[in-house]
Amino acid sequence: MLSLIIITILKKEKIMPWIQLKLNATAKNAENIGELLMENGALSVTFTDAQDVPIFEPAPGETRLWGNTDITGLYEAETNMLPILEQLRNSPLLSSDFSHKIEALEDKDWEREWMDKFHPMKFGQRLWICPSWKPVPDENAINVMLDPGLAFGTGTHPTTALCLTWLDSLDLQDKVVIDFGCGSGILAIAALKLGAKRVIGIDLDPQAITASRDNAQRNNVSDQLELYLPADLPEGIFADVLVANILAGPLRELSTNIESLVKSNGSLALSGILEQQADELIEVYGQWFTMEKATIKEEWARLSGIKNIAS
Ligand SMILES: C[S@@+](CC[C@H](N)C(=O)[O-])C[C@H]1O[C@@H](n2cnc3c(N)ncnc32)[C@H](O)[C@@H]1O
Repeated sequence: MLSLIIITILKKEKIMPWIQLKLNATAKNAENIGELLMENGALSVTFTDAQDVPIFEPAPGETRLWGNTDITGLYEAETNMLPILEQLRNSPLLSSDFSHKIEALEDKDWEREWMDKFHPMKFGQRLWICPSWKPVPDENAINVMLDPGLAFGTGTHPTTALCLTWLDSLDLQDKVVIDFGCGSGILAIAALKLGAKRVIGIDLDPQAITASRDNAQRNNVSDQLELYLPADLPEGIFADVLVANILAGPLRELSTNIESLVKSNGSLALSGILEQQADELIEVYGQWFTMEKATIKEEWARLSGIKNIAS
């Protein structure tokens, strides 16, 4: 009898346990709005390409972060959404009549929902990215076992895929590699598994540092992976290979910093760049690197180049 009562209570509590708040964003404000949602109690925030279901159109000349971006904050059903909407309305990040949708979701473990959709994927000739909770398709391949946790980087985004394919195409044996904006650590760990002797992962998000550390352990490469917040990066680190999958804006701002971390004749790959932003970044990095033509996947570009030998 008692257990029946408990079951009833549990069932009652389980009705509509999640609320989803969905907004549209621009390249300028997306990350800051995501942070605002987290500060206001969101259990998770995801950015998705919303090309098929735009909530509002970009202003002329405005770029979207991931094409046309939806930002989705996930809340427990008991959360009072009114103060959160009020906060957003008062925020300079959004106009006061911003578009949004609030939906009640069915009862599922939404935070881990993507896990079912994440399958082993092959990049280039040798490299597989495998969810750490699923069996590997080929024991003899180079397998990176990954759980991205709350950080970006599963290999499903075209920019990550472009960087993984580039890393697979290089001879990384005994090389020093920097992964600028390491997220889940996917590129850093792939570089180690492809033969690099030392990799330095840098990210301004502490959750990315945690996810990268956990994934390095999963892959038995913790000893070779050093992880730093940008402010803590020691001086005197120079890379044979640097990969940075951030966004065009930070890549432009960080260009002198990134350039100074690459050895003469070292290799560079940049992604997180929309196709139409590629020429501008080729010009910026062309000051120090011999840049190749952009490689495009969907609407995203990867740029690569070799650092000129200082005269
Ligand atoms: C698009 S994700 C890439 C993650 C992973 N490297 C991949 O390729 O999938 C970009 C990462 O760069 C980090 N990031 C953005 N701006 C940064 C900056 N100025 N310095 C360091 N990390 C930055 C973000 O926190 C995020 O983890």
